[in-house]
Amino acid sequence: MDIRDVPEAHLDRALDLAYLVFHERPEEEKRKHHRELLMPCERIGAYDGETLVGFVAAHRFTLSVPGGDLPCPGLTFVSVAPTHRRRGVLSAMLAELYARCTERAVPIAALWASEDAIYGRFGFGPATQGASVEIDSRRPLALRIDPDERPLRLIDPADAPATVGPFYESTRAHRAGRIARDQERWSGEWLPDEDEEDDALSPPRIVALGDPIAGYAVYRTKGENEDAGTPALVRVDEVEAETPAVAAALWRYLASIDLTDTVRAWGRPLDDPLFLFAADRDQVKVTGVNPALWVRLIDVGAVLTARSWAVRAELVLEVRDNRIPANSGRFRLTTDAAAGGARYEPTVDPADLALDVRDLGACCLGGTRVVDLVAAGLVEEHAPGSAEEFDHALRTARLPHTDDEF
Ligand SMILES: CC(=O)SCCNC(=O)CCNC(=O)[C@H](O)C(C)(C)COP(=O)(O)OP(=O)(O)OC[C@H]1O[C@@H](n2cnc3c(N)ncnc32)[C@H](O)[C@@H]1OP(=O)(O)O
Repeated sequence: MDIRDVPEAHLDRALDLAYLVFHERPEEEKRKHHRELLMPCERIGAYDGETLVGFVAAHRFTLSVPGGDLPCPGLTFVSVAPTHRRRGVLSAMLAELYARCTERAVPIAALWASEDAIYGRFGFGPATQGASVEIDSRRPLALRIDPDERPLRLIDPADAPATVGPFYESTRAHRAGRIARDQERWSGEWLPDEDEEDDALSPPRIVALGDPIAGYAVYRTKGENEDAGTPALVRVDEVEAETPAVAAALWRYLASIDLTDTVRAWGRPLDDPLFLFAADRDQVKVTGVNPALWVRLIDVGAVLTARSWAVRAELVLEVRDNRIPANSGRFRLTTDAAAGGARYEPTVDPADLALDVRDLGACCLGGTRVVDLVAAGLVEEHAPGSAEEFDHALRTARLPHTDDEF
């Protein structure tokens, strides 16, 4: 098997392979869109002779981490031909990707997993989570706080990058796990006219409050389908607000759209203020919690020294990484909340905590508690209290969160 770049001339082969493994038969328009999407991506292929049998694409993203941003390949279109599965093709392509990242000092990678079982073994851990929410909107949304009463206005999706774009970017400073969106990402991926999964949904709508913008929501609607037994729906893709009152005004609006009776949001942060200011939790229900962004620390030290920390801590971590040996070993992590950085140096001192790199990936943005991993038997705590000490340092005011599925 030859692992090498997939040139532009082979893009159609890569798409054919992806459609084969994802059981899709897209129309020409969608294929054209996918081709354009893959063009600027890094593309790694596995060739058996001249036949493309494996493919991985990586967006060139910028990911928010506590206190800053990191360059981050966003893996997508991961495909191995059914004739070549379970022979190490994906393993070889990811090894190539890790080697390239190491060479370019890119310390972190991320993806959304099609199946939970695939990526842990490659060192990925779920670093952000999303809650699915359903609101019964046949009656007014019951709230414990007063909504902001300033007028709401609809925004043309074509204007979103210029209008709500800067507001979204500002949220990345207090929500780790968010991807910077350029014009192309807004229009091509976040607000396409037709929804990728449900063509019965309306085009995207954007409602905003305040000038300058103090919050906005992105949603789509669809009428009741009596045959299928599906309700008249408002499907919410994003709600961002600078105050609880603005958030309350946006949710009240979403739950009051005529000719709809259910609001569904699919990837809300687990600390969404809605869950607390909703007065009736029989009306606002969390229907599921799922892993969202999976993170892979390619250079553990580079990520831990790049992020900011809540408090000072000093811990010896024993890290296991069977794919990237440079990450393995015992390291002293000294975080410095005041100066905003950390030191991460090899040591021979005994470990306070021993953990797999996948679990460090799950914790690194502050979205998974180390004490919970200890309680689950996944992290060994050799020095009592060290998991709690690590959690205090990792903590962020708001939980990490990712809306952008890719
Ligand atoms: C970010 C995204 O794009 S997510 C989309 C992922 N792609 C898909 O789901 C499409 C359909 N599936 C496929 O194309 C392939 O089966 C892939 C890409 C998931 C796996 O590719 P393969 O080349 O078979 O993986 P590879 O042989 O390197 O497997 C390495 C290990 O992972 C395990 N593994 C691979 N896929 C799975 C899976 N779906 N479930 C559980 N274990 C898996 C293998 O058993 C193997 O285990 P081992 O190391 O203990 O022997």
